Amino acid sequence: MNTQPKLELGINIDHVATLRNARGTIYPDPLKAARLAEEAGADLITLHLREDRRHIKDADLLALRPLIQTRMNLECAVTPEMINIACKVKPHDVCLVPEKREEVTTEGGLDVVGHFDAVKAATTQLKNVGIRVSLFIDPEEKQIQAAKDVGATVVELHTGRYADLEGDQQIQELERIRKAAQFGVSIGLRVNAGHGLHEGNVKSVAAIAELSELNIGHAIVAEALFKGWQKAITDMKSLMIQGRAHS
Ligand SMILES: CC(=O)[C@@H](O)[C@H](O)COP(=O)(O)O
Ligand SMILES: NCC(=O)COP(=O)(O)O
Repeated sequence: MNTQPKLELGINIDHVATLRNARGTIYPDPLKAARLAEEAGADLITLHLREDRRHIKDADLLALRPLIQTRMNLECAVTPEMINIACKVKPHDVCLVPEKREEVTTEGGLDVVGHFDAVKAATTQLKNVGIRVSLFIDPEEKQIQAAKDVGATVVELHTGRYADLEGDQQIQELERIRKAAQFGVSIGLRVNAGHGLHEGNVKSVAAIAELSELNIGHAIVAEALFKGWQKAITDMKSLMIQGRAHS
């Protein structure tokens, strides 16, 4: 029997909103992006409501919630404001992420070990209203164990470091992600991954048999400029299938 999880593709629509916000226009519309992504085969839609609202806005989140036909994965910081919004909107999944105002993008994983009580309280609050909780963490055993201990059932391994490295160092980081995924699954967690993935680096990550979902945004928005939104999504899915076939 094949016990390998199916590999799902979460389309992150944040940077559709970034482009819209650059001019304060109503286009490109993140709602249209989500609808077309689902038509093209996205398994879920991911969006990050940042505290500074630099891309997705509260109104986007509210309008998207009833429109999404697959699953909504809301990324947000561990703050009372964000947890209260999440509990009101009730997405299928909430992925708790670290956030720094001045960062260009999410720089590292959530330090669950260092903020154990706060992450546990947020996880419990979200679970109490029926939301599945994921924690966006670095591929480290102690963080994965802490994720399990706070009651999360999902982790998303931060692949940003893998994406930034080259050569042997990238291979080593890939091995770190593989070992982390194996450990996560061995203690009963669903293990996802994402950040910085693109057409050139996705296949090796997709080949990690323990992964259930990859969340990809920025590179798909970039590819869409040249070949169209839906083609960028179907091409990414094909590469993931090719990568998984080599696991
Ligand atoms: C947590 C994460 O990885 C995503 O939120 C994604 O990177 C898009 O958001 P930013 O570009 O704002 O980091
Ligand atoms: N959690 C990672 C994500 O949603 C997408 O990250 P990126 O592809 O925009 O870097």
